[in-house]
Amino acid sequence: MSLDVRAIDESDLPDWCRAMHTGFLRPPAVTKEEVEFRRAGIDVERTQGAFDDGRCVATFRSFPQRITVPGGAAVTASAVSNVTVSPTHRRRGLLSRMMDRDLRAAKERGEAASTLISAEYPIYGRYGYGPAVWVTEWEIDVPRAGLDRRYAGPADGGRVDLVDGADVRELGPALHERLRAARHGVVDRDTQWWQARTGEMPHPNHTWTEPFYAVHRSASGSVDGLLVYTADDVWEAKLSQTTATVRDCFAVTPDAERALWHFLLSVDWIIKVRTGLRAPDDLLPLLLPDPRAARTVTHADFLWLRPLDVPALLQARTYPASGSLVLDVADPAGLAAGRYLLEAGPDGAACTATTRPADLSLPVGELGTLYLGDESATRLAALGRVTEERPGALALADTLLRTARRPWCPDIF
Ligand SMILES: CC(=O)SCCNC(=O)CCNC(=O)[C@H](O)C(C)(C)COP(=O)(O)OP(=O)(O)OC[C@H]1O[C@@H](n2cnc3c(N)ncnc32)[C@H](O)[C@@H]1OP(=O)(O)O
Repeated sequence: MSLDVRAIDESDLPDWCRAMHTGFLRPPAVTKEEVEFRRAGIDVERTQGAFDDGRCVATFRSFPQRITVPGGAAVTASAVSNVTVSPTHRRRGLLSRMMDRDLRAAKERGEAASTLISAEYPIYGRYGYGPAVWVTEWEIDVPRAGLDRRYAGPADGGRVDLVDGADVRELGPALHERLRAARHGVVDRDTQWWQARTGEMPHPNHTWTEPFYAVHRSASGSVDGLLVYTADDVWEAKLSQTTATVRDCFAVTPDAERALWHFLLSVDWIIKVRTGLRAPDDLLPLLLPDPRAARTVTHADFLWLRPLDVPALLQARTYPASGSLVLDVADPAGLAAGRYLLEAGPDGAACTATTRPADLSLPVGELGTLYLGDESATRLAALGRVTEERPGALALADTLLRTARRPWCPDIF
C-alpha cells in the first residue's frame, strides 16, 4: 500500500483535524470553528499529512519559534507539534518519514534547532532530540506551608492588582518579552496564544472558564509579574476544601515572584494550590517556611531539543568562564554531524569546524541535552552517553555549559 506523505493544503484541514483527534484519542468530529481556529494558527506549508486513498491518517506540523538560550539571546527553532499516526497505520515508518522531511526543511531554512514537547519519553531520541528542560509541579498544602495568612500585600511599596483579560492582552506580551530576555528555555508566545488564554478567542474544543488575573506592580509602578489562576470553590461540612490551580505565573523580579505566590497562598478559602509546570529549581518550595508542604505531583522531561546548526547554537549562548573544547558530534541523519572547536569566554564565543583531536565525543541528542545548561556532561559520561577523549574535558564542559539557574519552559505547544 503506498501512503502519500505531503504538505497539506487548506482544503485538507477538516480531514487533517479529524486525523489528529483520532491519533490523540479525542472524539473525531471536527467543528467549523475548530477549522477556522486552526487556519488562523498554522502554516499549511509546514503542515504535513499522510494520506491513504485520499484519507488523512497521520499529522505533523512545525512553526518558527524563538527560544531563549543562556545569556538571554534567542535562536530560531523549528517547533514540532500535533504529531499523530492513526492506530490503523502505526509502526510503518510514517512518523519517521514526516520527521525526516521536517528536519531537512528546517535545516534548509537555517533554523538552529528543532524543539518539541514529547508525549512519551521513548519516541524522539532516535531522531536526535535530547531532553533539555525539565518541569516540576507541586501541590501545596496551604495551612501547612506556614506563610503569614494575615498578608495584606507587599510591604516594599509594590502592589498586587486584579485585572481582566483585556488588560492581560495589553500588558502580558511586553512582560513576557522581559521574561524571555531573563530566563533561558522560555519560548515566544504569539497573539493567538494570548487571545486563547484570555477568553478573546478560546480554543473551540476547550470549555472556557474565566480565570482570575493578578499583576504585580513594583514601587515605581511598572508591571513586573503576572498570575493567572482558577479556584474550584469546594466545601465540605462547612469547611472550604478549595483548590486554586495556576494557569500562568511568571515575574521578572524575585520580589514580584515572591509577592505573587504569597498573595495566592493567602487568599481566603484556598487550602490547596496546584502550581502548574515550574522549573525544578523554582523559588517555590523554599519560599515556604515549611517546604515539605509542597508535594511534588509531576517531575518530568518537558522540552526536547535537536541541534541542527551546532556553530550557530554554541555561538548564541554565553559562558561563565574561558576555555576551548573540541566536540565530535555524531548524527546519523547527517544534519549536524562534525567536529567543532568551541572557544568560549565571558565576552563571547566562536565555534567552527575543526580537524583537531576531539575532547568529547557525543551523539547529537546528548548535545541537545547539554545545550541549555541543565545537565552535567560528567553525569552523561557516567551513563555511557558521552565519551571523554582528553582527561579534564568533562569538568571543563560542565564549567562552561552549566547555568546557575535551570532552564524553564512554562508553555506546552
Ligand atoms: C510533539 C508531539 O506532538 S508528541 C505527540 C506524539 N503523538 C502521540 O503520542 C499520539 C499517539 N501515538 C502516535 O500517534 C504514533 O504512535 C507515533 C506518532 C508516536 C509514532 O508513529 P509511527 O508512525 O508508529 O512511528 P514510526 O513507525 O515512524 O516509528 C519509528 C520508530 O519509533 C518507534 N516508536 C514509535 N512510537 C513509539 C512510542 N510511542 N514508544 C516507543 N517507540 C516508538 C517505533 O517502534 C519505530 O522503531 P524502530 O525504527 O526501531 O522500528
